[in-house]
Amino acid sequence: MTKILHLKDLPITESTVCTVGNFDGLHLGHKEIIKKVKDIAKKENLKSLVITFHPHPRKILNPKKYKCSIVNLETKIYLFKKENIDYLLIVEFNKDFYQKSAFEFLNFLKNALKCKVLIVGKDWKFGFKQEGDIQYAKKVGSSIGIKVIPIEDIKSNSSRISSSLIRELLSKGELKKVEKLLGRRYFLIEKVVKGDGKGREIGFPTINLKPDDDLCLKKGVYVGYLEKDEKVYKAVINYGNRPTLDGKKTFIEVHLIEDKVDLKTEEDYVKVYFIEYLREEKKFESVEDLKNQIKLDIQKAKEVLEVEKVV
Ligand SMILES: Cc1cc2nc3c(=O)[nH]c(=O)nc-3n(C[C@H](O)[C@H](O)[C@H](O)COP(=O)(O)O)c2cc1C
Ligand SMILES: Nc1ncnc2c1ncn2[C@@H]1O[C@H](COP(=O)(O)OP(=O)(O)O)[C@@H](O)[C@H]1O
Repeated sequence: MTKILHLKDLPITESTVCTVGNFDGLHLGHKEIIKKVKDIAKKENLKSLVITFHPHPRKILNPKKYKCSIVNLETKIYLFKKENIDYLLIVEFNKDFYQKSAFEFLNFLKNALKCKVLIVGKDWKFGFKQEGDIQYAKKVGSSIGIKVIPIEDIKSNSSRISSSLIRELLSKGELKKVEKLLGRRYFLIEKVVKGDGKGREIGFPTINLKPDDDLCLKKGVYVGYLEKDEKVYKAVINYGNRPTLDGKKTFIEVHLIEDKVDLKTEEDYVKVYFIEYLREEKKFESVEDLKNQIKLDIQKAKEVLEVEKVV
């Protein structure tokens, strides 16, 4: 069971193997780090702990350089719970925290998190203005009782797997390539919200989800699946603002092709898999034209999902 911690819950009492990062998307490079953390924790009889930031520090500290996120917080927590680490510390934006010098940061790991072993990628930078690097972490670490273990780059087709590459691919709708770097299908965990019921009027009822406004995912129509309570349903998905119906807000709308599922708005969470990008969202001349297009989308989705199973 992964316990979620916030800064207010510190210090913790048990000694840990720890790692630090944004871990946006939890890609194959990240997973290698997490695996190492868990392996060493088991061997040394320590707890495994991940420190992650939400929102991405760049979003607040350097918004011009911040682009978008691969997953929302709910999905990130879900992914870490599946990894079954002992503790996930979520650091929400906090000016004091981000102003810690590299030295103070290492002392924070030691004192508040009882970190004995620190696992990070060899390019890891940390502390105010990213002043600390691996060499510095090793030097200071050894003097305060933290063993620092750097991990070599994890690559795919000879280039380093990175969140920024995945962000770029997602924003182009290139899901096959994204899947290869994530080592899984791309999905989001989202809360069910209320739509305005027009879907029912046009004959294609939709489950509405309100995504964060900084998702990298390309807007448009997708083939996918919806999962709820371990059941999987075939779906067509529209991620956009419904220009034909003068929609203003952006939703992820999921239309189930063959089944219905009972969901409570503002309460239930669902898992939505995005399998293949079909087309851009369009402003149609009439609702009739939109309906005809959705029928074609469904036809296409059935063909795709015959071949593309959920895992
Ligand atoms: C597969 C699919 C494709 C869609 N494509 C478009 C589109 O291209 N343009 C558009 O304006 N709306 C599109 N929609 C959105 C519908 O207009 C939307 O489902 C309807 O407005 C329902 O709104 P409501 O959930 O607010 O009731 C699409 C919906 C689905 C399920
Ligand atoms: N492909 C990779 N191989 C090895 N380590 C990686 C890889 N990608 C990220 N890491 C490491 O994972 C940790 C978390 O990275 P993160 O802060 O999310 O950065 P990034 O945006 O580069 O993925 C860092 O220690 C980073 O060095």
